[in-house]
Formats: sequence, C-alpha cells, structure tokens
Amino acid sequence: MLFEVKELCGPNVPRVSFALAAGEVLPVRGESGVGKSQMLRALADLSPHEGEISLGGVEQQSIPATDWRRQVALVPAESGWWADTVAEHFPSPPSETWWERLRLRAALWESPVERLSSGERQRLAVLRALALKPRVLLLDEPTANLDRDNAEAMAGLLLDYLRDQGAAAVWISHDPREIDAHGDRWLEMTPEGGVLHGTV
Ligand SMILES: Nc1ncnc2c1ncn2[C@@H]1O[C@H](COP(=O)(O)OP(=O)(O)OP(=O)(O)O)[C@@H](O)[C@H]1O
Repeated sequence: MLFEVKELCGPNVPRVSFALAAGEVLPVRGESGVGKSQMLRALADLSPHEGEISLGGVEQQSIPATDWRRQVALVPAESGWWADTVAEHFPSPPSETWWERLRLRAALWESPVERLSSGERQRLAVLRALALKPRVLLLDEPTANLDRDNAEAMAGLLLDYLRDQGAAAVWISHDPREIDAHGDRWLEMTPEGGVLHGTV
C-alpha cells in the first residue's frame, strides 16, 4: 500500500484507519465540525496526533516534516499566500497544460494575490501543490468555490494527475456526486471514529 493510516487520533480528530493504493481516491464526508480538516492536518504532520502513518512503508516519524509535506501535500480549504504576486509562490512556472486545463487566464501569473477571486485562489493553490509532485494529496473541498464547469475541470486534472503519477488522494467533499464519481470506497467521519463504506 502507498499510504497507510492506523489508529490515527488527536485533538479534534476521531480515531480512523485506512490504506490507499497508488492511484486511489478516498472521498471523505461527515457533518460540519466532526474533524475532517483536522484529520488532514494530522496526516500532513501539522498537528499533534497518535497512531501510525506511513508512506511507501516508511513511517512519518522517520521523515523530516518538511520532506513529508512535500510528498504528502495538503491543499487547505483556505490557502495561505505570503508574497505579493502569484508568480512569487511558484519555484518555477507550472505546466502550461495544467494552467489551461484549470481555465486560468495568462494574466493571473503576474497578478497581485489580493486581487484573486476565491475560485482563482483555490485553483492556484492546487497548482502549487501539484508542482511539488506529491505522492499523496490531501484535498479539503478543492471545488468548494468553483462553478460546475470549473469544478469538473479541477476534478479531471486531479484524477489524471493521480493516475499518471501513481499518487493517492484523501478528498473531503460535501458533494455526493463528486464522491460517487471519484471512488468505490468512501470514509464517513463520525464523532465516534471513521467508518469505511463501499467495496474493500
Ligand atoms: N485551532 C483550533 N483550536 C481548537 N479547536 C479547533 C481548531 N481548529 C478547529 N478546531 C475544532 O476542531 C473541530 C473539528 O474541526 P474541523 O475543521 O476539522 O471540522 P470539519 O469536519 O472539517 O468541518 P467543516 O465540514 O465545517 O469544514 C471543530 O469543533 C473545530 O471547532
């Protein structure tokens, strides 16, 4: 298995276990405030937690946190921006194909971050994460601010990335259509813990 999570729990994270193969997507659902986003933060090693998490058989504790986060990349619901322009947030220009598939205007590259719409921010945050070529993507409602066409473009790009790179994703979504479309299994977070549904 590419990504294994055993008995993960922590402050505001109900106990959860699952394993993902290369190319697999695990949709995550659960009521607001149950701990879905906090689980992603623990998986990214951004908050204290217990349990075992491993990537390609290597435990999280034995990988420096910055390396871990490059390989297990979190795209939070509200992305962080620290410089003035979009371009300054990328080590090198991202793939033109990806840029066009996300329907981003060329002029956005030089644009001040403060002028971006919420949907533009969301799409650029995903591109930033993909540029790291992560083996696991942790996606917190990546299509929440997007209209249907843009949401479909985003989902298509992410699924192609996972297939082409043999990567896996944990994908929080409140949209059941998205969940049906993206995997056989899904994870329901409840206050008592995570419940895996679907074929195993
Ligand atoms: N920094 C924090 N300090 C303390 N409690 C927090 C912090 N961040 C989140 N929480 C609490 O942790 C719980 C889980 O929050 P989380 O954001 O993971 O929920 P969620 O399931 O992702 O909800 P939603 O679907 O509304 O995004 C909530 O009760 C929230 O108030």
